[in-house]
Amino acid sequence: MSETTPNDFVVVANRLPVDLETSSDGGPPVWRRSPGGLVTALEPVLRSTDGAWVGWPGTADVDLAPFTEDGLTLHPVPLSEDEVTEYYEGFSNATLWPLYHDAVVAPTFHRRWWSVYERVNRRFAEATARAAAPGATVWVHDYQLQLVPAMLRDLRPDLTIGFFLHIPFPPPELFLQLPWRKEVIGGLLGADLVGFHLPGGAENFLYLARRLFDLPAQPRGTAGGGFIDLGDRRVRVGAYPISIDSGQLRSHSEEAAIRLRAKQIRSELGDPETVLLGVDRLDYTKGINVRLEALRELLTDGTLDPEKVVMVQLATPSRERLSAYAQLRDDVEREVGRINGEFGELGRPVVHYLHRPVDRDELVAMYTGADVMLVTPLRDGMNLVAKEYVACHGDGSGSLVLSEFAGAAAELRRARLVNPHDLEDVKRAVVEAVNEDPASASRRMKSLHTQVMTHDVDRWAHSFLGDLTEQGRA
Ligand SMILES: O=P(O)(O)OC[C@H]1O[C@H](O[C@H]2O[C@H](CO)[C@@H](O)[C@H](O)[C@H]2O)[C@H](O)[C@@H](O)[C@@H]1O
Ligand SMILES: Nc1ccn([C@@H]2O[C@H](COP(=O)(O)OP(=O)(O)O)[C@@H](O)[C@H]2O)c(=O)n1
Repeated sequence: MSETTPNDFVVVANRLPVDLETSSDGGPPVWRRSPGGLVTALEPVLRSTDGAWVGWPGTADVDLAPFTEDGLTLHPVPLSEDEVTEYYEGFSNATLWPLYHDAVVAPTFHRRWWSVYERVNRRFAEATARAAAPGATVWVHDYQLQLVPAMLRDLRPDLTIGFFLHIPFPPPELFLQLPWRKEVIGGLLGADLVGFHLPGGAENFLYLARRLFDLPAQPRGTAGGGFIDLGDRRVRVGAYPISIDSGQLRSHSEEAAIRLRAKQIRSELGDPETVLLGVDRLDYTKGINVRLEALRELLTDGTLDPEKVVMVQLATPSRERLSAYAQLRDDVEREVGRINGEFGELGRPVVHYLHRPVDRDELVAMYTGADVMLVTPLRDGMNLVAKEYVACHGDGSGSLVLSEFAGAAAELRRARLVNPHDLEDVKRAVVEAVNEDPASASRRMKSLHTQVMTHDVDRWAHSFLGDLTEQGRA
């Protein structure tokens, strides 16, 4: 660890790339990799740019000075226990998260949560203002920090500020439910560039900004993008689909130790003919029960044979104190128990379910060894898991069943696309994936692999930061 100096490039996100975990047995706290795709995608970008990262260390009431660890400069922003409840679990994950994901669970609106969200956003803006060198570029991330761009511009007009939203930006009729809709759009308009995964998100934002701030319509740009003229400045808006470090993951999946472990895993599962895999944070947007129900019905009607098919479902614990997440856990675990109770044998369950984080090597071995990857979210900003699976199948093996409502479906057109609200459609896709002729499956996977290899996270970051630099100079 060492003292830090202001940086020319600063990433700001709710979480640092590592969480400080306190142990229940009184041992010393340890840093662990934070959950979720935002960290997966941004960590390699920050390493290659030598920047600083401003974020919460994942535990309440931890106040640490900025420090450098494992080559990354980290600026921890403290949150009290009440702020974790009202800003993180409350406004971020019980108001914005469900509202922005098609309200698949009803969003809750509380004035108190909003005021804490404002207060915490101001704290992030102030920490960023301290971390950024004169004229620096700052990249703010995600729905937890939508007020930071405008707050930061007030504090530091010398900075170039980009904002990227990792989750869907909802259609106007949903967004307009938000009592603080004008404040949120005003916060985002503090950025020089506002980015979304998909053109649809950019279009929704352009429409809402013009409507709520009574701005004149302007000609559309390409791919849903465009500009908003504020008189003294211009905000650029665009679509930038995020990705993964594809080359690194492909090489990782080709290591002899990973290949060996993939074979061992299949053998530990009883060498079934087909291994189905699901990998998610345990979140109600991910459609985990959709795929479990599809599997149960296919076993019930005899289409799939429980002696030949095994499913592995990895579920990283997430936002566990929120009731919708606790309910989801009960529902998923009941469904897993029901399938195993009806179709498993002693020592041979049909569904192997792990509710815990899994080591990266083990995860890559599972991706590599699985025959069919099931990605069935009801709504998802991108879904990096789908891209990770494809990156591990450069040899053309494997098959991807992918929800049309994941951002990744816009690029992975040759996956078996399904409507997760239509169980028959999901069942049909699973059966086709299990029975597909190997030559045709291989052509499909190789084309998906080429897409993921040529559109990696480096390309995403360069595309966004290139446009941001251009915009900052304009
Ligand atoms: O920080 P948590 O509350 O534990 O949640 C983890 C992250 O979940 C979300 O990830 C999103 O970003 C991915 C990368 O762009 C994208 O592929 C995925 O579709 C999104 O759901 C959230 O947006 C992050 O802020 C969280 O850190
Ligand atoms: N058990 C698990 C599940 C997911 N993950 C990782 O968590 C990330 C999930 O990203 P994502 O974009 O699919 O979804 P979110 O969780 O960000 O919504 C991927 O990089 C996965 O490899 C993991 O490391 N272990």
